[in-house]
Amino acid sequence: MENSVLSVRHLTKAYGHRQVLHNVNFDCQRGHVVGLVGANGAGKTTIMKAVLNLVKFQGVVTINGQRVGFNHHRELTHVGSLVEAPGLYPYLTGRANLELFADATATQAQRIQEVSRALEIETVLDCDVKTYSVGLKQKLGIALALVNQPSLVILDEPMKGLDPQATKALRELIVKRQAAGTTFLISSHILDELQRIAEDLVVINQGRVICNTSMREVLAQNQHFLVIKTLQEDQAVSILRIAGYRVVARHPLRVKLRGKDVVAQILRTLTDHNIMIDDVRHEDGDLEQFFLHMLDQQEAQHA
Ligand SMILES: Nc1ncnc2c1ncn2[C@@H]1O[C@H](COP(=O)(O)OP(=O)(O)OP(=O)(O)O)[C@@H](O)[C@H]1O
Repeated sequence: MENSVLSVRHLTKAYGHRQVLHNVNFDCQRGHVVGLVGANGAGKTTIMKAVLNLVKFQGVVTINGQRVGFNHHRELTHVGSLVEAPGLYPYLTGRANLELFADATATQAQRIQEVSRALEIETVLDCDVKTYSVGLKQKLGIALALVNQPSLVILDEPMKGLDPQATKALRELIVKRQAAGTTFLISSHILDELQRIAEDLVVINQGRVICNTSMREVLAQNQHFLVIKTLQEDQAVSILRIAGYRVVARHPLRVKLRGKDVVAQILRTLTDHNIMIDDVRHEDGDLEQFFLHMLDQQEAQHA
């Protein structure tokens, strides 16, 4: 694709005799945040490692139109990444780790200050990394990925180990960099967080891309539910089912709202049968629901 910063074509990878990636194809458009989601062991980290040339693979990976491979890594100098545990020097300070990694240009000190301020690690920057907590090491790892202001950033589970304040700080930094044109490929199991920042979505299942879409599309497709709280759940379920409504769960009672369903009529159906309603709320589908639905569909197809 024309505006593609990262393009992955026919990516295949085997560990020994076990094939873990099967013909993976996707693109990351310039200035987009792309979410890579999949169950444990689906192949997300392996995809990232292949893009970064940390493992051998078959297929074609191009960054900014240039092929990346065993003998072609020039384009990787424009990529920042944090995949698995950050590689840090424990007996050096956070600042020294950043200085080792940051390009030695006139803006080095300014870039270090900007990224450490944004990730709120300024106050510990002159302490040895061996004294850092897990979350602090993670923040420093993210700072290393961002300090050279690369055009493509690859982050594997960046929110892992971060507290809510740090998660918010990271979100704000990603959004700011993205607005300035940086492209991100981010894997995460924290789907509500990914939903907030990602524009595009690649869903991986057992080493295959099962869905490549936009977040807008995901949320538009999502379903709407009415959640009803009552002490007479069993009775209410029967009444609603007899009346033709789609009850999808019992505890709490959830009714799927189809286009023709009117909330007032659902409630009247229950009150007409002397069901006491304690509470009612709307629930919209989200990325998590979409993801679980995709996996269910896959299981059903292979059953
Ligand atoms: N070095 C390795 N040797 C053998 N098998 C491996 C190796 N690394 C990963 N695998 C296998 O490859 C498959 C994909 O693993 P990968 O780490 O890419 O998944 P993931 O989607 O990142 O999972 P998670 O969400 O748990 O991090 C898994 O079945 C895993 O066991």
